[in-house]
Amino acid sequence: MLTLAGVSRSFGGVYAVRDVDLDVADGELRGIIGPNGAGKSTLFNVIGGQLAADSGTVTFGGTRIDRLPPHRRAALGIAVVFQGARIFRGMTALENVMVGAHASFDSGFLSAVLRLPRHFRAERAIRSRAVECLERTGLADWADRPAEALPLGQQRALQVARALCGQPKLLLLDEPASGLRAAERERLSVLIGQLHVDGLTMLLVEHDVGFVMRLVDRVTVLDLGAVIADGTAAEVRADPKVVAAYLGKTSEVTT
Ligand SMILES: Nc1ncnc2c1ncn2[C@@H]1O[C@H](COP(=O)(O)OP(=O)(O)OP(=O)(O)O)[C@@H](O)[C@H]1O
Repeated sequence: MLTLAGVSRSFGGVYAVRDVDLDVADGELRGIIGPNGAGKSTLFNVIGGQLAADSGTVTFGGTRIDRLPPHRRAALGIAVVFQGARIFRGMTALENVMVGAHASFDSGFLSAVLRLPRHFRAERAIRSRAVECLERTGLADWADRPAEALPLGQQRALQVARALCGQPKLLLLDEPASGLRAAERERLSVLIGQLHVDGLTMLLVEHDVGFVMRLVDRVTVLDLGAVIADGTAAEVRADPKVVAAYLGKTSEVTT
C-alpha cells in the first residue's frame, strides 16, 4: 500500500533521513523506532507531506505522492495524528471529530453559505459518522464536553477519532503514547490493536520501544537517518546493530 524508495531528506547538509526504503502492506501495523534524532519524525512528515523529500519516491496505492501537498495526500486516504495533543479548544469533542470528516465531503462553500438542503444532508451525515468514530474510540460519553476538558489519554483518542472520521486507508501515528500514564498507554494500545484487527493499515512512530514491540507486525529501526533493521519484534530485538544503536542512548531497546 505504501512504498518508499531511496528517500532522503537533509537539513543544512546533514541527513535526517538517508536512502530509506520501506514497504507497508495492506492491513499491516508497522512500527518505526530508533534512538533520539534517528529521523523518525522527519520520515513521518515526508510521508504525510509536511516535509518534502530531497530525493526518492513515495508511492501510495500505486500513485506517486511525494510531490503532493498534505491535503491532496489526505484526500487520497492518508490521515495523520501528530505528536502532542492537537485539539481544537473551544469546541466539543464531537465537533473536533466532525472537523476530520469535512475533507472527504464535498458539500461546497456556496451551498454552505446559502444553506442548501445538500449542505444540511452532508452535515447530518458528518455528525453521524463522527458519533460512530467517538464510539469506536471509547469516547461516546465525552461527545458534548469541551475537548480541552478531556484527560490527556482521551485527547489522544480524540485525535485518532478525528483521523478516522475522514475514513482513511492509512493512519500515521507520531508518538501517540508520549506523556501518557501507564493506564492511558494501555487503553491506547488496546485501541490501536482493535483498529489493526479491523484491518486499518497503520504506521506507528514511537519512542516507547516496548509499546511498539507488543503491538506491531513488523518493526523498522532507524539510526542516523538510515534503516538499520527491519523485521518482527523478536528479530529486531536480537539484532546486534539495533542493540548497538541503543546502547548509551536514553531509550532502551529492552523496555
Ligand atoms: N527542521 C529541522 N531543522 C534542522 N534539523 C532538523 C529539523 N528536523 C529534524 N532535524 C534534525 O534531523 C535529525 C532527525 O530528527 P528527527 O526529529 O526526525 O528524529 P527523531 O527520531 O524523530 O528524534 P526524537 O526521537 O528525538 O523525536 C536530527 O539530527 C535533528 O536535529
